[in-house]
Amino acid sequence: MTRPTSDPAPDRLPSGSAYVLTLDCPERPGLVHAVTGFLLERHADILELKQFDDFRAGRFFLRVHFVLDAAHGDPGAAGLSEEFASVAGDFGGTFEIRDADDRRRVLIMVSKFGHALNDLLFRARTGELAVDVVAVVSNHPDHQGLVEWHGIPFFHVPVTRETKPQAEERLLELVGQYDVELVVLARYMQILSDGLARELTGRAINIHHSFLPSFKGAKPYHQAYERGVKTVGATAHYVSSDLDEGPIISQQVQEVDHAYGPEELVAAGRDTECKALSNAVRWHCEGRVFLHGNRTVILR
Ligand SMILES: Nc1nc2c(c(=O)[nH]1)N[C@@H](CN(C=O)c1ccc(C(=O)N[C@@H](CCC(=O)O)C(=O)O)cc1)CN2
Repeated sequence: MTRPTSDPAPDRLPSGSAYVLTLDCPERPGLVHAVTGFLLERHADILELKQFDDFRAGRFFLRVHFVLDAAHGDPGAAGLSEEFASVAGDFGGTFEIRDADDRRRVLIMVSKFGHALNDLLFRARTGELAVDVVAVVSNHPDHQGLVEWHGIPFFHVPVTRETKPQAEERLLELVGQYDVELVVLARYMQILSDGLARELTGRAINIHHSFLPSFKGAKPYHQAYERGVKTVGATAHYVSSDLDEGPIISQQVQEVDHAYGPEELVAAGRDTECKALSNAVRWHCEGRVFLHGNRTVILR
């Protein structure tokens, strides 16, 4: 049984405001000391600290979840960021300090296959995914009823080769209007233009229904059937302009055998798609995923 990777439940946290500090910078001695010293000076209670030193690439990644006791002063995330900037000034990387209870605003995109959408909506509704699904966009009307049952705005934005630019413009309008922090392609079966993929770099996650890099592109389960695979899988990855080549975040697999036809492979793969995608969304929204070239570092 693996330990749950989510942050401690709020009812078990020490009193005070909780924050998450993430740091991504060139590797060198003393970084952990500098960060924990900064926190100790502020009487912070560290709940979880994860780090990865990529000595091959000379890169360092850190995520620390901590609580501040108001009795010792609590400048808030903005104040802490201002104060930490003087510490991180010579690290040469990037950092972020967020309120740990901050819920990321998520827009989900879907086409006809609704299992991943349904799974995300259920996990968000039950609180397992601490996110706010603020809108759903689809090039088909099939899932409007489900989405509106959840009380979430549904936007039918049809796409043809000729109307794709206007459709993508509408998507970006909605991203701005709803202050979206993460776009999730939950089996959205349209290829985003290079421009849109670039615009959404690091803030759009796709679920591809194969264990990449095998079977990229359309109909991966049919490709897998023709290849006679004994395992199917799913890959959640950041969207890039190179189809299904974006940095991988989470993968899941499921054993199959010779008796599975294409439709049985499709059915066997659904749960792997849902698990891989919900893991990726959770880890991204908890600030656990760091882009590292065309790979990711996941501190979980
Ligand atoms: N720029 C990107 N766009 C998308 C990516 C990506 O990685 N980069 N992932 C895909 C999802 N996908 C597989 O996971 C996928 C979706 C669609 C197609 C495809 O050939 N679509 C056709 C139209 C199909 C249809 O109308 O039913 C097309 O767009 O011409 C391949 C793979 C999401 N987008």
